[in-house]
Amino acid sequence: MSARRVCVLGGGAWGSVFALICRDAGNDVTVWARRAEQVDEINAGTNRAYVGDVRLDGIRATTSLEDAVSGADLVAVAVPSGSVRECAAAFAPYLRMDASVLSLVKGVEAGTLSFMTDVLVDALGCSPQRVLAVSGPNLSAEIARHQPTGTVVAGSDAERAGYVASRIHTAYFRPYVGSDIIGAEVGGVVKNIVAMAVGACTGMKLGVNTRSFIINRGLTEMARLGVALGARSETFLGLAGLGDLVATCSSELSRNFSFGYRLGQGMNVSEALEASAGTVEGATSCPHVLALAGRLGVDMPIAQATQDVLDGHVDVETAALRVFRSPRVTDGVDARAV
Ligand SMILES: NC(=O)c1ccc[n+]([C@@H]2O[C@H](COP(=O)([O-])OP(=O)(O)OC[C@H]3O[C@@H](n4cnc5c(N)ncnc54)[C@H](O)[C@@H]3O)[C@@H](O)[C@H]2O)c1
Ligand SMILES: O=P(O)(O)OC[C@H](O)CO
Repeated sequence: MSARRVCVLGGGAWGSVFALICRDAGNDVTVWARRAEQVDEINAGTNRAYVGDVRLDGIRATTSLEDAVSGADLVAVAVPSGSVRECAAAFAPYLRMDASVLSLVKGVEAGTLSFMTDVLVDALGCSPQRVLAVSGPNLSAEIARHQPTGTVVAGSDAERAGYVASRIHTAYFRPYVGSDIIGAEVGGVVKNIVAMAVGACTGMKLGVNTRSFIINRGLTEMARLGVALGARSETFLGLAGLGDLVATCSSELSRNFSFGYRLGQGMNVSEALEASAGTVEGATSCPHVLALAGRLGVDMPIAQATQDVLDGHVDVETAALRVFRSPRVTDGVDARAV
């Protein structure tokens, strides 16, 4: 058995491209996916629905969780957030005692309002030190073409996080080790919501000033929530905060930005979701983020305006006006960049 065996759970866009990174970093990689046709296609070297003509040679795929997970010392979870608990419960029996589990997922669980590393720890019944978050400006379509970027590998065990980073480092993918797991996760979740708002402004043909405003005030909302949850404010200036926020708010490759853009162009929520290729995590997580913010007394006017649109309560123009007309906070908090 290879000493460098990685299992990636989920054969979508990020699972496939993360598998490519791991292969290029010298690992023996197995992707687990549910559908036999998709597994057959990956074993033949492509996954056209998710990565177009990018070749996946050398990556093995299987529908068997036991086959995929049991020999791996790194297990990367890349299914949508709503499926993480179910997926973890299914692979738990096959997880090696020494394996590290990586959350590639940017979401909050409905009901528990837990971030994904906590969901994994809970569902796997394992030590929190074994579960790490990987998050950064990681638009999969760019990485698939070896356009360079970086990411944060955040874990409470620095030695383990450093080892994981060394296992996924390639010439085009540079990992940085961090210890602020909740900060990395809040960054990855809130940037999706801000990207929907920026996409909507772009779809409405609002200019760069407006988009910069939403990005900057969105960063403030991200940092406020993160700090209230125990994150360090400086995390939000790093790759998992500002880095990912800028990438996601700037690119039509982002599903969250594109979804918002369609809303800005006049589609309703169902039409915009229908037109989206792949998972739109921001739409799923926005109500959960607002529930957390409400519990903690954190003000998130951009997230609230976005949710008002998602709920069909207001149109995008009205929502945008609400952000600009919302009462100013005068206790000094708003004066800080983060
Ligand atoms: N695509 C990216 O650029 C990117 C980058 C970083 C992080 N992410 C995050 O990665 C996560 C996955 O996103 P994605 O882009 O791969 O989504 P995707 O929509 O491209 O693929 C998701 C895959 O998961 C499968 N799936 C859904 N439910 C499942 C279940 N219960 N069991 C097994 N498989 C299931 C789907 O069939 C699909 O193949 C999201 O949280 C996203 O925010 C994505
Ligand atoms: O396509 P999105 O909007 O899910 O964004 C993908 C990644 O999270 C960008 O880092």
